[in-house]
Amino acid sequence: MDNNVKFIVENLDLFYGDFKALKNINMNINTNEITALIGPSGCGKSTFLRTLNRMNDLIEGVKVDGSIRIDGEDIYGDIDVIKLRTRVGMVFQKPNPFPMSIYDNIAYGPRAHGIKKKSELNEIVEKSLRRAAIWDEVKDRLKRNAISLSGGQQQRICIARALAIEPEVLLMDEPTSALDPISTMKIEDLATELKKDYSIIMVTHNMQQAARISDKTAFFLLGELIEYDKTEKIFSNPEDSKTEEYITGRFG
Ligand SMILES: Nc1ncnc2c1ncn2[C@@H]1O[C@H](COP(=O)(O)OP(=O)(O)OP(=O)(O)O)[C@@H](O)[C@H]1O
Repeated sequence: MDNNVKFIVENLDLFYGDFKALKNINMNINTNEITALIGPSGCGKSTFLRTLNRMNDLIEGVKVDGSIRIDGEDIYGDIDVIKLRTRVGMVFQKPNPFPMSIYDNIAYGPRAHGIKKKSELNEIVEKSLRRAAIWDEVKDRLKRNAISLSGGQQQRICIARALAIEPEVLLMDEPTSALDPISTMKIEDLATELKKDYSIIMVTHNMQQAARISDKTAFFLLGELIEYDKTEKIFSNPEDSKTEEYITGRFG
C-alpha cells in the first residue's frame, strides 16, 4: 500500500432513513495533503466528512454500507470510536469555543484523557496554541474567557483545542465561512502549515480557497463523487462537464 494513503473509501453508501445521501463513493485520501470537498449545497460534503470519524453515528436512522479504512483499519468494523475521534479531530463552521478560559479550552481534551499534571498541561496548552498560530495573541490572557475573542481568534482556539489531543487528521467543515478575509487568510496559512504534520480534509464553498490551498479536490453532486483529482487538474482541465459547469459558476 502507498505509504501516503490515510483513508481508503470503498463503495460507501450512506442513508438517512430511506434517503440515500452518499452513493458508492470510492476515494483514497492522502496524508500530508489538504483535500478539498466542493459541490453545491446538499450534495453530501458534510455527510461525507462526518463518515471519516463516525460523527454520523450520533444522528438517528443513519445507515452506512461499504468500507472506510484508516491506516488499513476498518472504521466501521470493530474499532474504539472514542479513540477514532481522538485520531480524527474536527473543526466546525461556526467557531464553538467552550464558555471557559482559553487555557481550559485547550486543556479540556488532555484532562479528559487523564492528564492532570500542571506542568504537562501548561506545555500542551502552549504547544497547541503555537501550532494554531495564536499563542502570541493570547499568551498574556490565558485566563480570559475564550468567548471574548474575535471570531477568527476563536476559530484558531478551536483548532488549537483539536490539536491538543494529538490527532492525525483534521476535518474542517467550512472553517472560514463565518470569518472576515484577514482571519480567513490566517486559517488558510495555518492549514497549509499544518498539512506537514496532518491530513486535512476541508469542506469549502469558496472555490478560490480550494484552488489556493488544496492538493486534491473532490467534486460532489447529489450524493455522488463526480470527479476527484489534483486540484490543479480539476480547476484547469476537468474531465467531467458537470465539474466544469460548477467551477465556472454556471450552477450551485
Ligand atoms: N440529519 C439528517 N437527516 C436527514 N437528512 C439529512 C441530514 N443531514 C443531511 N441530510 C440530507 O443529506 C443531504 C446531504 O446533506 P449535507 O449536509 O451532507 O450536504 P452538504 O453538501 O454539506 O451541504 P451544505 O453545503 O449546504 O452544507 C441533503 O439532502 C440533506 O438534506
